Amino acid sequence: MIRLEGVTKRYADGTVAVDDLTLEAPTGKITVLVGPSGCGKTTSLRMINRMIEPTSGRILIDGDDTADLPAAQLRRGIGYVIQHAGLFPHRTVLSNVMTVPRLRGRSRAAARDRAMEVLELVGLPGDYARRYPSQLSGGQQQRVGVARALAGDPDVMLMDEPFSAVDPVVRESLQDEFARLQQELGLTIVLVTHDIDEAIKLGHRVAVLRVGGRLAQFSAPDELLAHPADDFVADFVGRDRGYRALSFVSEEVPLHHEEPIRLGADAPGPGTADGADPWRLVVDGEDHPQGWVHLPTLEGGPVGRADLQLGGTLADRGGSLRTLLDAALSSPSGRGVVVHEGRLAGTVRADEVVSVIQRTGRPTP
Ligand SMILES: Nc1ncnc2c1ncn2[C@@H]1O[C@H](COP(=O)(O)OP(=O)(O)OP(=O)(O)O)[C@@H](O)[C@H]1O
Repeated sequence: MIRLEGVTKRYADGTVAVDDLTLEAPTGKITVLVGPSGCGKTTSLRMINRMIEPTSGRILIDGDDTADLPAAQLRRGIGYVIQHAGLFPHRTVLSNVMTVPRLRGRSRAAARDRAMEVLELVGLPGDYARRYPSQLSGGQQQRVGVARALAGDPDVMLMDEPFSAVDPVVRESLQDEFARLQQELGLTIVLVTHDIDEAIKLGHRVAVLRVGGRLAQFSAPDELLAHPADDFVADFVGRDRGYRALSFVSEEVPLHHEEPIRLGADAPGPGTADGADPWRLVVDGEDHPQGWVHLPTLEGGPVGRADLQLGGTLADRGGSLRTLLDAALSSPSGRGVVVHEGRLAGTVRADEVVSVIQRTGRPTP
């Protein structure tokens, strides 16, 4: 656990960047520092590995005061990942990643093995190792940055805006992979971002800072959405927080059994639609949903991909109410498709999800 106790940083020109900050970042979890530009996020992060020395207060890692350790020794146990990855441009990916285990005293061979292992772990196997950073996409460079930090087997990782330099689609998938990796490896992470959605998605605990480096709220993300401490936090968290809070609520919602049509099977005529409902779900040979067909507009013959209407998101059985509601709202038929291990489990309607929300009375924005 990392504990900041009444930590203040006053720069030489008198700027108070962080003001009496107290918080605990639990072991094996992601703690996010979030807030507007200039609120002291980076300063707080860098005080943990003593790239910046606090003016007053203490920082403890697993009970040990970091001020009592030589800074170089402290940093060897702490991985550090920054925006744009901060790779050495004239060294290959492999050489970049090997620097950290080499600094920790591993032999060349052991450092190389470890580097290859972590590159694999972040999804950059084999050939990437020989490339130079300029031969990689922004997202791949960020992965190398994460691999380099992991290669030192750190107890703690500090990450400063690690995903903000990549485009939104790549960012989403990097975040997902990173969340999985963190859980798998049980890493203790402090992550800085100005993006509240990223904070809510990745953080087990989220510290919202206000300009002047004061802590506005320190909570689990669902609590932050449901009970913002004041107007500043409510504003910062955003207007659709009630809807976003549904991400944290999983409730049993009864599923309807759908009789799907198999891709390639003959389309039933319009008259055979169930009641007045013109929509039928199409699955492949293994029950993976493929899309919807609108019976009245089918021309007969086998149902092909060209007949499909896509556009609905899939929800996992047992997933959050937000994913179920989104599946229902985004489906052309009004029925959200629910899957279990990728196979059709049933469908759900938006009004049914909403009644569950009303019945359970959660969340309370
Ligand atoms: N070396 C320095 N000397 C004086 N003031 C500084 C110094 N470094 C940072 N500051 C000031 O301290 C405050 C906090 O800066 P910091 O970089 O920690 O904020 P931040 O929340 O990370 O900002 P951003 O999101 O814009 O990166 C700012 O007002 C900044 O101008």
